Amino acid sequence: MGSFTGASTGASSAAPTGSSAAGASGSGSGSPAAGASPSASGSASRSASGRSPGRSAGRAPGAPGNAPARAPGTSPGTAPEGERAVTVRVPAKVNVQLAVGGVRPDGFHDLANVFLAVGLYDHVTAAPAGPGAGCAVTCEGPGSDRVPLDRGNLAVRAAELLAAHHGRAPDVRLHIAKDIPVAGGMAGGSADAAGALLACDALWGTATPRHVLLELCARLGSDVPFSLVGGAALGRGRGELLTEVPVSGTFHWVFALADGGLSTPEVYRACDRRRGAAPVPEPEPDPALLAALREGDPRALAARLANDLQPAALALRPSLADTLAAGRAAGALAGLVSGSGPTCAFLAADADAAAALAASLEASGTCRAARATTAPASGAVLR
Ligand SMILES: C[C@](O)(CO)[C@H](O)COP(=O)(O)OP(=O)(O)OC[C@H]1O[C@@H](n2ccc(N)nc2=O)[C@H](O)[C@@H]1O
Ligand SMILES: Nc1ncnc2c1ncn2[C@@H]1O[C@H](COP(=O)(O)OP(=O)(O)OP(=O)(O)O)[C@@H](O)[C@H]1O
Repeated sequence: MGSFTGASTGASSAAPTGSSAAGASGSGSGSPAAGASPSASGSASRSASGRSPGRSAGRAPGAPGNAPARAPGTSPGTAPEGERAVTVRVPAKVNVQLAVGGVRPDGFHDLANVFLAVGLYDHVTAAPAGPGAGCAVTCEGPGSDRVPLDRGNLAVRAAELLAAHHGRAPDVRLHIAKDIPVAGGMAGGSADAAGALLACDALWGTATPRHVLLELCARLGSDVPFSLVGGAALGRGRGELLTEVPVSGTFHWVFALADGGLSTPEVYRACDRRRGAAPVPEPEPDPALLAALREGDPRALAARLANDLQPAALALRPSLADTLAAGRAAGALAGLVSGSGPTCAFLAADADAAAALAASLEASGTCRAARATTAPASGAVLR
């Protein structure tokens, strides 16, 4: 297993329980510029003309900052000559093993978190904005009405954090084309944060070294480093300390998308409540699961899929039991709740089996939609 550098626990400023996880403090650009709209935004997109509630309970929006100072003689939103918009594609994830330890003093949980990037993608575009414009964001796609358009948006925090790191203004118009389900347990917000970091770094020409990008990712959230690197990786610590995991071949997955989302901190809290005072073993990666990935064996992987958050997610959303039962009845090798849910993930033997399984799940009425795709997928890439 190769190591990724940079993402260290010590670098973290993410907040465990309700306080701001923003690592962007000091950039002084809390107010998105009203009306800015990147060329990539479609007619259905929302723009940052108003404030909306921030990320779920565990990630309250950062305190609104002052509007950035405007250079004399410039108006916000006027793009400098010569800069071109940059688009980054970034994948969703499924946790094939999510072993959750006890609560740490900082409120997070130590994990043995085996991530697999899957072929559902968001696209994050960073377009130039004039001096003093600050960071504005627009969003289109399924569930985009539930995506905050202020500093509660992880992509905005990422742009501000990168700008602060380089001592420059965070002038940029971000646009998010969402396909990753919102609050679905597939790291959609984390993907957008990683995508925004990479896109702004290219737009601004800041040439940030990879290990520094990974440190910034870890400050934004536990899943964000993995969204940058993609592929397959073991996450230790709170999930941000990554080691590459070798994978052979292609795994075929079907994702059953649910109506609405589940709050990640609520699911962790429900997990703790269910455990009560019982001792919690140290989370350890499962050697048989790692071998199944290495050997590209879907049946062996199916036998080892495990998610310690699943009982809590099922308790919070009992209807997911019907979704899991429908997938298994329709021939899935195995199914589990993806991360904190409510998306359910099913492993299929091959592409044909995945297509048939997706059709059966849609017909079952136990999910909003079903999507067949493959893994591992690449991490964040410039388009
Ligand atoms: C469930 C997973 O998606 C599995 O990959 C992750 O563990 C969650 O990662 P994430 O959404 O990036 O989480 P963060 O933004 O870092 O934290 C959100 C909240 O989730 C809880 N949290 C998260 C990660 C972790 N190891 N322990 C936790 O208890 C905390 O309540 C925290 O306040
Ligand atoms: N760019 C973003 N896209 C989606 N949600 C965002 C974004 N930025 C902030 N949020 C907020 O974060 C909450 C969680 O959304 P997200 O899609 O990241 O959940 P998730 O996939 O379950 O996260 P994870 O799997 O990493 O725990 C949303 O309800 C929303 O309020």
